[in-house]
Amino acid sequence: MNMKAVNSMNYEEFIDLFGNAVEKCPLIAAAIWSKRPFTTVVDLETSIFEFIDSLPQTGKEGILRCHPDLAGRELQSGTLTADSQQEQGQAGLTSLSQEEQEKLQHQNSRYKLKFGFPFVICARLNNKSKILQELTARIQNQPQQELHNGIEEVKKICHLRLQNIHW
Ligand SMILES: NC(=O)N[C@H]1NC(=O)NC1=O
Repeated sequence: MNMKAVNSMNYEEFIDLFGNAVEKCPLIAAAIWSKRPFTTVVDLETSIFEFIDSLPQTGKEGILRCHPDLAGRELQSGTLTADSQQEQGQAGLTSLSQEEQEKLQHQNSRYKLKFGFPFVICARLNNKSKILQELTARIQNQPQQELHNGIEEVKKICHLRLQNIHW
């Protein structure tokens, strides 16, 4: 990535490029624009992660709540973001059997009911059976642990999205 070009962007351009580095949270790109200049992509990524870590619990929960369910309503209706569509496709979630889909949706609902935010996992680093396995295991955790786990997955998703940006 050409950091000189990134550093000379106005905030509109910057938000256009990095606004979905964290799913449906352009506020994060808008906030860290103030941290320019960035020396490397890793430096930019560090600013994003520090911003996320600085949020109160409600803010972190809010970030998780901006994520679509895996194999959920938005996937069925074709309204996922391009990033999420690609990630869910790579994990095999766009070609589930009826039974697999029902199982995932059932567990997703149970998870949301227990924690008040959706189950988030970096789909590109997993496949459909691993995702279901993790969901079944993580549903047993305490809320604080799951908030932490979800946010760590958001960071992995963000890392891969930043690697994927070319313009
Ligand atoms: N719920 C959830 O994990 N969603 C996300 N995971 C991922 O890799 N892309 C997403 O949109």
